[in-house]
Amino acid sequence: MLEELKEEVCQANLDLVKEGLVIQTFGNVSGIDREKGLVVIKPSGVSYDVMKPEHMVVLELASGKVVEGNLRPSSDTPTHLVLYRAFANVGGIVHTHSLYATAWAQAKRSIPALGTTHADYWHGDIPCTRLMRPEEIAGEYEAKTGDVIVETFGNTDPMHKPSVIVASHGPFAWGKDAHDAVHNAAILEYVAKLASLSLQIVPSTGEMQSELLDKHFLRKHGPKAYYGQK
Ligand SMILES: O=C(CO)[C@@H](O)[C@H](O)COP(=O)(O)O
Repeated sequence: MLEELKEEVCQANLDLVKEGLVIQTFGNVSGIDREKGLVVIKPSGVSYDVMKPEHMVVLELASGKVVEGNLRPSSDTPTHLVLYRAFANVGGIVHTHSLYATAWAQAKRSIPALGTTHADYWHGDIPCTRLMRPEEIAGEYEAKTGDVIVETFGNTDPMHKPSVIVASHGPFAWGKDAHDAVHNAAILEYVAKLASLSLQIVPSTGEMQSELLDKHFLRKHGPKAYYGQK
């Protein structure tokens, strides 16, 4: 079942190592077949050295029930499911503990838009969630993590800001498919590092001009008509 998606999701997980976004068994990538209503995700705790497409776990989006795979799905699966249910255009999701993005998570700060590298991907800051309440942590923690991310986005189009910083935890990123989500997770790490360095050089560095932010984001992601405008 879903052999092509399993290969794609497995490769995307292996790409996390290649991109230097994970160590040990940290992190996870999933992909979705919207027509079939099925999600493919990496198994929990399996070393990337031995990970193969046949190890991927297939679940129903609606119920979260495992429909194929002998291994336990990633511990962050309920977070991925909540995001797929809320963000209809998302086709792939990544969670990492990449160094700089996780440092921003531990600092509990959104990453401000400081330059065009950032603006080519995010239309504004990369938001940090609120802290989770004790009862959310004690209850269905992973699903509640998804709820807090959805709450943070409100009416913001998740494709205009393809990642989030979960306070005291780490980043989640997404894209049109699993490969695109890993790409966005890698750019997020680069942008998180750039912001850290800029603020180290000048701690009072302010956000970039809104005109420059719009120009860089919209020329790549805006309506085609934008290209004709002055
Ligand atoms: O968020 C975390 C740890 O805080 C995860 O990234 C795990 O480290 C990966 O768990 P599995 O996907 O292997 O269950």
